[in-house]
Amino acid sequence: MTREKLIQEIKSTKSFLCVGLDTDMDRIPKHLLDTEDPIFEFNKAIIDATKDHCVAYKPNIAFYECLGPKGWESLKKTIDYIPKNKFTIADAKRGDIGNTSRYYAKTFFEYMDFDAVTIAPYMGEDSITPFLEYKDKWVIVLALTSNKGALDFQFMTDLSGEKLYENVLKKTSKWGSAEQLMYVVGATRSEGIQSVRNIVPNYFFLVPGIGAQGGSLNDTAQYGWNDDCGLLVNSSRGILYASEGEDFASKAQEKAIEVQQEMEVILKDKGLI
Ligand SMILES: O=C(O)c1cc(=O)[nH]c(=O)n1[C@@H]1O[C@H](COP(=O)(O)O)[C@@H](O)[C@H]1O
Repeated sequence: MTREKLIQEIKSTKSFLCVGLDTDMDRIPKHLLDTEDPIFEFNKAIIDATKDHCVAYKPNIAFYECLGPKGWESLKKTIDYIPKNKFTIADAKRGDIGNTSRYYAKTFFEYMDFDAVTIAPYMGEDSITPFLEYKDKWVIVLALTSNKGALDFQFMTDLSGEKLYENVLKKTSKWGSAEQLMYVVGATRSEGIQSVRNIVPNYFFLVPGIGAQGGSLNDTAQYGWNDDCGLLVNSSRGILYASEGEDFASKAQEKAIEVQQEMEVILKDKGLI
């Protein structure tokens, strides 16, 4: 999907919500466990319930890989089921020597046909460029993450006082344009979102951390906004497990609508719609 189409979709859905499909066998409702493919049945119901209120879906690959071949099958069925006007992100956090990255790219962009894949930048340029060779696809680089461990490396400073995540932003933005590259910035780091926005004004951010991790949507919008919205805000557990009973899909829908309505207010305030 092009950047232009993504922005159009944000305007028409009045939402910049990404629903995270972190589909956990231990948390999906019991009545689905007797079906042929419980993970897919769950995802299908969630997608049907949320598709009018979000612009993107982000399956986290860990929840599928751990189930072996059956998990991959559920993932493939899920990606094929998501409507084509939705932006799809394989949250795989890959990145390896160039020769290997080529095959990661092939997996997520050819076999699975995702629009984007999340990448850990630690191994440098050749770990990212094989993904960028797919001109209609996106790379989402981890910049400033939402977790506690973000403090271990990302804030380290070099001799000039520059933080590691700032360095990552400056370097990687030379490798890919804002038409093909985005950054992960955690909603739990509102003070950092502004500094990321200052370094890469035009790029989209994938912002996880609202809902279960306690990040603020309003702070995210305040610090991360750009002229095109520039934000995809993810919520996984906060939507998926709003109820663990038979009403899980309608409760997930209520949660998605709640977030979408807050986003609509922001989009109107900022004058995008
Ligand atoms: O790359 C990510 O999506 C990601 C980066 C980050 O900094 N923090 C983070 O939580 N995530 C992912 O975003 C999702 C957050 O899920 P919830 O906390 O349940 O909304 C999970 O799939 C995480 O792996």
